[in-house]
Amino acid sequence: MLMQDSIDLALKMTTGLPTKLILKASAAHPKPEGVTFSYGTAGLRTKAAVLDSVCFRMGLIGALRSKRLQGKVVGLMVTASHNPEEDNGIKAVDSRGEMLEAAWEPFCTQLANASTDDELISVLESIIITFKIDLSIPATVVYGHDTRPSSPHLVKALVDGLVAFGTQLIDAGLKTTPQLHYLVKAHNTKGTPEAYGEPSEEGYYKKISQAYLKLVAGKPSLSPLVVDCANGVGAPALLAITKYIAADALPVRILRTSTGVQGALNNGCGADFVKTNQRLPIGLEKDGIEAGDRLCAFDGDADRLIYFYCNGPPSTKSSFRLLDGDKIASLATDYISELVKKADIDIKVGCVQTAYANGSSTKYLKQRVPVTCTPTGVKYLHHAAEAYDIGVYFEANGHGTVLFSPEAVRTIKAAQASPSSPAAQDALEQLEQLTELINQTVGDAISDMLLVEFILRARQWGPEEWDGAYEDLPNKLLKVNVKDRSAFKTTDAERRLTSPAGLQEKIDELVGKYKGARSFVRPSGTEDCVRVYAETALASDLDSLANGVAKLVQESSGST
Ligand SMILES: CC(=O)N[C@H]1[C@@H](OP(=O)(O)O)O[C@H](CO)[C@@H](O)[C@@H]1O
Ligand SMILES: [Mg+2]
Repeated sequence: MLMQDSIDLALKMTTGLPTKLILKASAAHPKPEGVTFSYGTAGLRTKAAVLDSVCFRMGLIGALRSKRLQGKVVGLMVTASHNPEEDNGIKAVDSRGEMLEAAWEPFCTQLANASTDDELISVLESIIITFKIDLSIPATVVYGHDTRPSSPHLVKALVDGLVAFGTQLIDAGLKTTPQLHYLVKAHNTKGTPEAYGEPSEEGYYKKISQAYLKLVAGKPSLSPLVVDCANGVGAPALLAITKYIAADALPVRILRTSTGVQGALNNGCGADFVKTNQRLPIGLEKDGIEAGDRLCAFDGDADRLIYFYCNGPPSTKSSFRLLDGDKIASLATDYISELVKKADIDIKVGCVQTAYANGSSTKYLKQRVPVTCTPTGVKYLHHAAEAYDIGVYFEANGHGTVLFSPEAVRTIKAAQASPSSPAAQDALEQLEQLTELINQTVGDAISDMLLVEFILRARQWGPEEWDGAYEDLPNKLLKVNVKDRSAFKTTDAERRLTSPAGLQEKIDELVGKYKGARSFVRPSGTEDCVRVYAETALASDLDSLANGVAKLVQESSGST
């Protein structure tokens, strides 16, 4: 295109930009000085006190993204998940209910950091031109928030951003992150053959509870499950779904439900606390927990799930046993791949993990299905899982789901017309219900919990039998504070460093000294640190390897 032509086109595209309205609204949401924001693995996340301008600007992004997608509904969720209560954050949900397209992330970062009116407008213009956005298309955005005290204020800021573009608003109110993803997909598929469910919170409960009830029908009940809701939004959501599922179908004791209590959120409880500290939530042993009880925990926005139990007195630290995302992936993959065999259909099941997956889980899974390793961050796992007919993906921290390709769904439905045997018919019915039970937009603590409960019930397994699938290798995750984490660059799904020069060779040399060991280093996408992961065959080697690698990182970078 000639230079003049492209200038003319750019002018034409941006003439509809409501500059005055945007700047007037923006004046009420000034960017704090001296803060740099970054749209990372989980959107923009930091101290709530500095997020007002970010939320306003993400409102502008939401409107533009909806216009770019021909007016389809997109989502904005205000949450900081498992972070401390004083933090908050915002993430965007694309029209199929998945994470925001990665190409938009750098623009979110630029817009959040624009420090003058001119810069703000110029970033908006570059978004409009880059993505060829027709501003005359009306936008619709659905937005929700978690239980943080700062959330309602931040929602007001994002609404101001949406209104500046004349966006049609759908206020979803208090929601779990996966409920918001569900709503986006349900709105966009309403009235189509792919209708995902009614676009309402009730629609969400109905869809998954009906599938669960069909799946567990006729299968003997298990002992009650104890759920730690992290004092977050998972508590009201779980309470709500128990109204749709009778107690004999889901015997459950719901704990850590103090959503309104200041300082309670994620404090000494929740999935992240349990996974990182490899221990019971604080004080849980006083809640009448007994050895062998089946326990699980959600994170603050209920998109992660971790199971655990004690194989001895709960007061003894050594009795704690973790059933993390890897164990959930293994349970689900094993069960689903067996179902596919019984159903006698040509469907390829695969599993996706990250480098943080315990080596024993990868070995267990590889004996059953193909396994892919991706970089950290759900968006990578999600996309890789789409390559399989049925793709199970979980991060070790408990974030994950199962994806059924449209082709797999068609094959399952078609085979139901003429199943090869009664056993095949039963397996096909189960597979069909699983496509309804599982929230395929994103990891969902409630839906994943019902999946686990169903499989355990079908197998009549307690936590010990599930845990018996394989023994985790001893492992450790350390944080190292460095001057500049961007100096750490990785390759091979983050399993090897390419920079700082020479560091990987030193790590290799050290790892080689320990039996059956593995270690890798990568910069965090959500915190200002470098993470060191170490795994060894012998528990006695673990600290020495993890600390040794951390020391190498410090020496190579000049720690803070
Ligand atoms: C080791 C680890 O647990 N990393 C987490 C963490 O990412 P980092 O990039 O490691 O900070 O937060 C992400 C978002 O919640 C989550 O997807 C990921 O698994
Ligand atoms: Mg979360």
